[in-house]
Amino acid sequence: MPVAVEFNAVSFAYEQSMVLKEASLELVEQGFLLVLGPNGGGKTTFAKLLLGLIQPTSGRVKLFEQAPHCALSDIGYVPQITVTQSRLPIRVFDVVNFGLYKCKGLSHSQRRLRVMNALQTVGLSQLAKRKFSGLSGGERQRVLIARALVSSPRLILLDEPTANVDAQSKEQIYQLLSHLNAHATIVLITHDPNTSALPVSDIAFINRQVIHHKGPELTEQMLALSFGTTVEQLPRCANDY
Ligand SMILES: Nc1ncnc2c1ncn2[C@@H]1O[C@H](COP(=O)(O)OP(=O)(O)OP(=O)(O)O)[C@@H](O)[C@H]1O
Repeated sequence: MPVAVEFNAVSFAYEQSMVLKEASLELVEQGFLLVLGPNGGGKTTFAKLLLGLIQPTSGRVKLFEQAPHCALSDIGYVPQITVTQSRLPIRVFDVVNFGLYKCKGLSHSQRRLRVMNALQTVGLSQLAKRKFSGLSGGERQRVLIARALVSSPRLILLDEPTANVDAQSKEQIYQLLSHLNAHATIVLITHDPNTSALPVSDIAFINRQVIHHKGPELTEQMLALSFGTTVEQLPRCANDY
C-alpha cells in the first residue's frame, strides 16, 4: 500500500517551548489513524504540521509523498466547531459549498450536484436550505464532514468531531467515518475512550513524544506516557519492580 502520511523524526517548538520531540510515524493509504493524548500534549500541533500550516523545527512531514502544502487539495479538514461558527447566519448548502473553494472551473450545476451528494452521504440532504445555526450539535458536525468530503479528498482529518454531541449523534458520526474509510485515509483526533466501533488501523499517542502503534489497542508505553512517565523510565519487565 502507498504511504499517505509520513512523519520522519519531526520536532516542533513554539519559540523556546518544545511541543513535539522526534515524532515518527507512517500511515498507509486507507488507514485509519486514531490520535490520542492528554490536553496540551501536541495533537493540534500534529494536525497543523500535517496541514502544512506550520513547519517542523527539524525532521520532515510528507503527505502522499509530497510536502503538505503541495498536497492540500488531497485533504479534507474537519475543525473543532467554535461557538462563533455555530451562530453564523448561513445556510447548510453554503457551508458545504465552501469546501469546493479549491476546485476551480466547476459550473453552477456541477457544484450543486457535488454539494447535494456530500449532504446525502452524511444523511442530511433534506436540511440543505436550513440555517446552520438552527441545527443540533450532531447535525452541525455532519455538515462540517460534508464540507470536508465535497472535494473528494484522499485523506480526511478530523479534530474532536464528537466532543459536544450526544451518544446517538456520535454513533452516526462513527458509522459515517467507517463508511468513508472505504475510499479515504482517516486521521481522527479524539479524547473519546470508546472507539471500538471504528475500523482503527493505527494509534498515535501524543504527549510531547509520539508513540505509534499499528493496531487498534493502546499499549503499555502509551499508558505510561499518559501518566507522565517517560518511555525510558518504564520498567523493562515485571522483575524490575
Ligand atoms: N501558538 C502557540 N504559541 C505558543 N504555544 C502554543 C501555541 N499553540 C499551542 N501551544 C502550546 O503547545 C502545547 C501543545 O498544544 P496543542 O494545542 O498542540 O495540544 P493538544 O494536544 O491539541 O491539546 P488539547 O487536547 O487541549 O486540544 C501546549 O502546551 C500549548 O499551550
